[in-house]
Amino acid sequence: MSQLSYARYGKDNVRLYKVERDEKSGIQSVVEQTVCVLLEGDIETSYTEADNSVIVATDTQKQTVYILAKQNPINPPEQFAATLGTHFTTKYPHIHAAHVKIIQHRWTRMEVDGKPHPHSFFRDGEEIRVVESVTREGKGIDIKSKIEKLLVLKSTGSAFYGFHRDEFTQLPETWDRILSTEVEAGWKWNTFKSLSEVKSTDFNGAWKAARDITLKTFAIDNSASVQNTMYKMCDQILAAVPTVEAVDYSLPNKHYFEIDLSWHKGLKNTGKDATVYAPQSNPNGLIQCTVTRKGPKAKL
Ligand SMILES: O=c1[nH]c(=O)c2[nH]c(=O)[nH]c2[nH]1
Repeated sequence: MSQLSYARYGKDNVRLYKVERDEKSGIQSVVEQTVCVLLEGDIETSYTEADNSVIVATDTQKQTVYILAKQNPINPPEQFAATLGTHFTTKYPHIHAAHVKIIQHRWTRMEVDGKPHPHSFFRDGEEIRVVESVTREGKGIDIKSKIEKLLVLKSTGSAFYGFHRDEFTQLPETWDRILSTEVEAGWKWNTFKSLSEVKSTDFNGAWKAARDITLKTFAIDNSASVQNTMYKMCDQILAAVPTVEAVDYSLPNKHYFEIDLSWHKGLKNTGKDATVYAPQSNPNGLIQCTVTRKGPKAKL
């Protein structure tokens, strides 16, 4: 009558904190993550026949996250995700794939009297670093690294004109507008054959390069559109990190509307005179793209 078509299960929202103490210098470093593990394999009978013998309990999965965090580096998060995925797919013969997602939260070292403080940190914004990995038995490790929730704004240096016009079009062209977005950027790595290949990859360097490219391009590009600016970001990340096969961005266009105040004593607040704007919560534009290396033409 019915059949199980797909199943995976695991523990989500495993919160993790690890400190490294350098006894000599007294400098401590901290990492905080939220981990999700989901396992796939020969687990069908647990759903269809109440056979719990095939279930590696989600509590066991959580304990494993803590134990492997104690025994291995958790930074870079890509490496820890692959360490976890490799563990689950090798330890349990009936588990054939492990999906591990890690959100790394920001703890930025404080500066006190102009000097980096040895053990105090602050949350400098809601930006997060995200890793989505799938380890498949005998098939290697797929990893996507991401920047999310990075809020940026430029008060000039952005235009939008020359777009298609018809009887549905009301938007005026503009040669100078505010541009603001919350960056979601991802870069998908070539499939890794093994954990040791993962361990020899500079994920932190790639993350820094992608973040620097995103911020610098946003700032200095004389933007013709969100579409064009984000393509320039993708192109540079592909050039900077040779073992990345695809880069994608998802950028909301967070609109700031001019307010006509001429009704009040002829106040000038439009065009070149605009200084007070109304930030909009919704609706917002949403512009997305994926860019890969040149090859057979991608289907759009
Ligand atoms: O950069 C932009 N891209 C669009 O597709 C678009 N559409 C719109 O109304 N404003 C903008 N801005």
